[in-house]
Amino acid sequence: MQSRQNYINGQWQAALLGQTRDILNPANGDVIGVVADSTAEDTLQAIAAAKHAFYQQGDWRHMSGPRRADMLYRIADAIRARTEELALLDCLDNGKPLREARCDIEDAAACFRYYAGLIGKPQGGVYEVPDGFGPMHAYSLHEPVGVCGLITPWNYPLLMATWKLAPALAAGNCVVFKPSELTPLSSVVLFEIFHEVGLPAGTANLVLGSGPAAGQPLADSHDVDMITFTGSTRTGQLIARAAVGNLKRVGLELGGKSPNIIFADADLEGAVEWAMIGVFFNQGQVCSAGSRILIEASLKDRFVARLAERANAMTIGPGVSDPDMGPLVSAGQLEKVLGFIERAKAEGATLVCGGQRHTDGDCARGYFLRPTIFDNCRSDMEICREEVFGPVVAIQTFSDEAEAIRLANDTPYGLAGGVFTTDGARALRVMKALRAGVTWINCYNPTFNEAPWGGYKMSGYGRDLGVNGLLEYQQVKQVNINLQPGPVGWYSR
Ligand SMILES: NC(=O)c1ccc[n+]([C@@H]2O[C@H](COP(=O)([O-])OP(=O)(O)OC[C@H]3O[C@@H](n4cnc5c(N)ncnc54)[C@H](O)[C@@H]3O)[C@@H](O)[C@H]2O)c1
Ligand SMILES: N=C(N)NCCCC=O
Ligand code: NA
Repeated sequence: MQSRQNYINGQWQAALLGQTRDILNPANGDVIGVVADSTAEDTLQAIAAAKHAFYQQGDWRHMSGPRRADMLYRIADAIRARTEELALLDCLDNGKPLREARCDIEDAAACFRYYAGLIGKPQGGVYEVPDGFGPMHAYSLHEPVGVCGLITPWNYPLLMATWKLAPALAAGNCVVFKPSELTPLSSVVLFEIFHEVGLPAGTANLVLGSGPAAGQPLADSHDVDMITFTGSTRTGQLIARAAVGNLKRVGLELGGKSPNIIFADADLEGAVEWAMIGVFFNQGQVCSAGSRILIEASLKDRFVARLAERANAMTIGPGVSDPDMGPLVSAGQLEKVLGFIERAKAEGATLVCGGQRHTDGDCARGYFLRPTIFDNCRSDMEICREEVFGPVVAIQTFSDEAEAIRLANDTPYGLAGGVFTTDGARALRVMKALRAGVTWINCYNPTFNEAPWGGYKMSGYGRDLGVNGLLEYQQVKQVNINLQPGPVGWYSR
């Protein structure tokens, strides 16, 4: 099998120490690719290339916004033209159902289009200022931050890459990108596309490898002006600490333990289906997963019975067979999630359905887990506090709005949350009371390139997507202009 390589300074190259890593299909454990397994040497070379491209060459940075936009539109078109290939790669590499993978690729293409459009819109501002030293005028100018390190997780391989690459490139930065070592295959295709459309050498560099070996140097390096990371809270803390060395800008999109609040007046069938989309989509490996269902006590029995009935009816199989759920991403992730399940049982949560591997038919060798529901959970249980990142939901009840809000916010995380009710004013009150960055009313999990995405509290800081997502990758320069050049007489009293 030909090994996929790093892309540094416009060239494909093997890892400098020659190491490679097997990439596995989680549906059966088969090797589906071999990629470069980089070390700090590779990352440092990529940083040097990006630094040279940004500070010496400057052709991307100084290219006009509309010309950069042209390039991003061509990238979007190329992604769209290769949708089936990219969807299949993410499906095989991550395990997700094919129809979900196709949505990811369409979203990724749309994200490049969105930032191509945004970079041509008015930016900055013009300010009327008091005449301090005579008549003056001020404006602000948006400029790229410089060399950006981008690190992403495995749950949405191409989409998480795009959420960072599209705005970073639109803004005129030069980047070093390190995808998750578990799911790098679609990123390699994305960089083939970058090469084909003719991004200047060194503008976008790809380094494949593990977090500690290939990712950490991006956080440590004093030649990196910004690091942006999506992944676990623990790794985010390591990155924030390392970034202190040169006070590089940091963007962190981290984990969550998000509440999905359902009032008794909600449409039952709708709430059940959205709750499933909330916590079983992508096998529950979604940072915003509605993994704590808070339900009004009077609706609980009916809701849980219906949720379990529908969860038990979900089809499970390899992502390519387009089931309702595919396998978890890796043997390690399966083991981790099974550990949470065992400890939830030991702490006294009631297992309503699932809780075990699914090994029927062609699933015997894969990392499949049945959708799992725990009832009678308490806020002090691990299953209500820690992010599981699997198809596992914890159910708690509340008796009034105040208790629902208190339980919802009783978490160190603050990424997301949902509320289901037919009382419009209550929906808005509860949504406003949530200490979370992404919220849903009478739905759960859909998100759009146009709107900012990110967390409160230990779910991180900064925002991906929307206008905010572009600002992340820009410095703002204040420009003060003297409208009457010449001496002001300050020292000639
Ligand atoms: N908030 C969001 O937008 C969002 C989106 C997707 C996933 N997530 C979170 O991601 C986590 C799951 O992903 P994961 O298991 O890949 O997370 P992870 O933190 O283990 O890894 C994420 C990335 O960081 C790299 N990494 C690991 N250690 C590193 C280090 N010391 N220095 C630099 N890079 C390092 C990994 O190689 C990978 O590329 C979950 O906690 C989930 O909530 C958050
Ligand atoms: N609905 C979508 N695409 N969600 C992406 C969530 C990314 C975080 O895991
Ligand atoms: Na994989």
